[in-house]
Amino acid sequence: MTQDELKQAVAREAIKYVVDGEIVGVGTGSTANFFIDELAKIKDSIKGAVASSEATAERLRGHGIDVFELNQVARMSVYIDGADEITAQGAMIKGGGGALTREKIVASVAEKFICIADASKLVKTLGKFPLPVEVIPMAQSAVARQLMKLNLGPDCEIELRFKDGKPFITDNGCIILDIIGLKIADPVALEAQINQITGVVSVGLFAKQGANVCLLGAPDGVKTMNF
Ligand SMILES: O=C[C@H](O)[C@H](O)[C@H](O)COP(=O)(O)O
Repeated sequence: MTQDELKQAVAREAIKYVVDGEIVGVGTGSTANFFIDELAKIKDSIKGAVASSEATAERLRGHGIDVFELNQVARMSVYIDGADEITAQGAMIKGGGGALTREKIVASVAEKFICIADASKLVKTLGKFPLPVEVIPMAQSAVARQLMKLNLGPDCEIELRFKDGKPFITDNGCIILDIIGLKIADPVALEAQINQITGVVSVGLFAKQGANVCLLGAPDGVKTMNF
């Protein structure tokens, strides 16, 4: 099976976690897009969705699914989203598409985070994928200096994320510093350390609040991991 077929399989499986008549929290990225396309098939059975990015909101609306602002919603049963990396404990690196902050916010309101991923995302230790840190633009240099002081390891480098030759700007008007070369032994501790740096909006470590379930797409079928 191709990686897209694996993503499609987990997206279909995730539909089982959608609660009739409710508002669904929806993630961002290619796997989440497959989920949105599956959600569209049952759109008459849900009230609508809360999107974790402008791109996701646009795709939802394109399918005729009502999109609610998070401020209009007091609770959600599930938030369904992909990951760049996930461990056997449910800790994740997210933000490869730049949506980490709104993803973390929407996920924090949901009762369950259902991660949908192809098997290539399952790792023993987080860090092979660059760790995104969303930063207020005027704090870029100050935050980079503070990150270097964390002694993140000999192979670590910090890169400003670019897109189409210009600094990537998030939906929140911020920049992203990617930390490459990490081996994250304690994701919860590192998430807390980076969150405390003045100028940091959020970090793409979902460890203190990781996934509750991971639907992992593999050639021999979808595996369900409960955390
Ligand atoms: O910012 C993007 C999100 O964190 C995505 O969930 C993550 O990057 C995984 O994306 P994909 O499903 O395209 O691999």
